[in-house]
Amino acid sequence: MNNYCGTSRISGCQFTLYPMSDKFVDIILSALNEVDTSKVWKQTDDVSTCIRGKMVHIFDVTKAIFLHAAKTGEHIAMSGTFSIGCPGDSDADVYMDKTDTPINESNVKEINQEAGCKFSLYPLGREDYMNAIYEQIDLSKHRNVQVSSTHYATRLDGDVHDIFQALYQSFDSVQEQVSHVTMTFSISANSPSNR
Ligand SMILES: Cc1ncc(C[n+]2csc(CCO)c2C)c(N)n1
Repeated sequence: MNNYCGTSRISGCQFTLYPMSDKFVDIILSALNEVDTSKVWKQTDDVSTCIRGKMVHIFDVTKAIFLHAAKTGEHIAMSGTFSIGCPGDSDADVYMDKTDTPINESNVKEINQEAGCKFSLYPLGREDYMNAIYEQIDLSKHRNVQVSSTHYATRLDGDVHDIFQALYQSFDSVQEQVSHVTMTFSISANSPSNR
C-alpha cells in the first residue's frame, strides 16, 4: 500500500451544506463557486461535495465554503467527514504536487463568524484508539476556542477560523501517529437558538 506522495499523504473531506433559507440553492452554488478549488480534486452531486488533495487545501477549501455561506447571515449548517490514509485513495495524486499555500485564506480572513461545532475522531485499526483521542482533546484546550465534551463528540465554540484551526490540529496530531483516520464534524452558524 502506498498512500504517500512526497512527504504528504492524500486526504479528503466529504461535506454537505444545509442553508436554512429559501435561497438554499443560490447559497450552496455560490459558496462552491466563489471558493478557489483549483488545488483539490472536487466532485459535487445532489447529496454532498467531495474534495481530495493535500490536508492544508482540504481544510482551506472546507472552511472557505462554510464562511462564504455563513456570511449571508442565514442560519447555515455543514456536516462532513475528513479522511486520511484511506487505502486505495490514489487517483487524485496529481493534486499532491500543488504548493502548500492555502489559497483562499486571503479572501476569507476578514470574515468574522461565530459558530458551534461538534467533532469526533476515529483513528482506525488501533487497539489503543482512546489514547490517541484523549491526547488531542487535551491539546485542544489551548486553541482560542471554548472546548467542552459531550457524548460521542467534542464541542468547540468560537470564531470559525479558530474552530477550523483546532479541527486541523486535532486531525493532524492523530494522523501523525495513526495511518488511517477519519473525523466527522457538524458546524452551525447564525442559529436562531443563540439570539
Ligand atoms: C457542499 C454541498 N454539496 C452538494 C450539496 C447537494 N445539494 C443540495 S441542493 C444543491 C444545489 C442545487 O443543485 C446541491 C448541490 C450540498 N447541499 N452541499
